[in-house]
Amino acid sequence: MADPMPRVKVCGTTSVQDAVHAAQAGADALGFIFAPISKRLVSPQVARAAGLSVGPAVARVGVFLDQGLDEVLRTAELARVSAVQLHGPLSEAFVRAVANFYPVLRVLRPADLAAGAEVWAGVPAVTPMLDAPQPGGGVPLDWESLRETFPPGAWLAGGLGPWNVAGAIRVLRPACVDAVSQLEARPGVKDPAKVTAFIGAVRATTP
Ligand SMILES: O=C(O)c1ccccc1N[C@@H]1O[C@H](COP(=O)(O)O)[C@@H](O)[C@H]1O
Repeated sequence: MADPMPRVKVCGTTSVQDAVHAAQAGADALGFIFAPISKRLVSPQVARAAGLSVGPAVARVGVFLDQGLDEVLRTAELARVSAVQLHGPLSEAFVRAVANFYPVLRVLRPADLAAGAEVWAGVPAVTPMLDAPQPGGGVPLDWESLRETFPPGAWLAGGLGPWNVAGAIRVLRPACVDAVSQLEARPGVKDPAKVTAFIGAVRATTP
């Protein structure tokens, strides 16, 4: 059977306006970054307003980097996200604790796969996502080198944009593609034409 079309996550959303445009362009998920170091940091209140403005068909993902359990759960609740994305060197116990409350995207790097990290096969509440070593850095991965180790059903991020996403889909067949840097006019502000082009490029690609 043919692979289904990958879904699309537009990450780093910081306003109602950008959320509404991404949803109208066909995004399946929006990402809201709550890591204090991020240039796309958004408050839970703005994330909640943006997420509620797009209706129930669009997933709302809260993104965290090496933050404590209380902070993750409290922020996720305030922002009314529907899933949580976890970056950083976290224990399996921590990931499972968050997964008791929200579907989790557990971010792995190529080095984690090479080292035999847990890829959460058979754990429905946790989906692996592959990203570059520097999250939000806009640097693409070497997809060819990951053909053998990319987990089935995983999501893919790392330097994706309208110009290269078709290649990534054809090589790795991810369940969802996710982008930030290549879709911005400046950090934290989307370029609507790039968002539209990104989603269009995904829809035009046969896996
Ligand atoms: O973008 C950020 O600033 C960020 C900060 C902390 C954790 C994650 C962050 N972004 C994530 O990076 C990937 C893809 O980024 P890019 O397309 O390579 O720029 C995506 O999963 C974001 O959620």
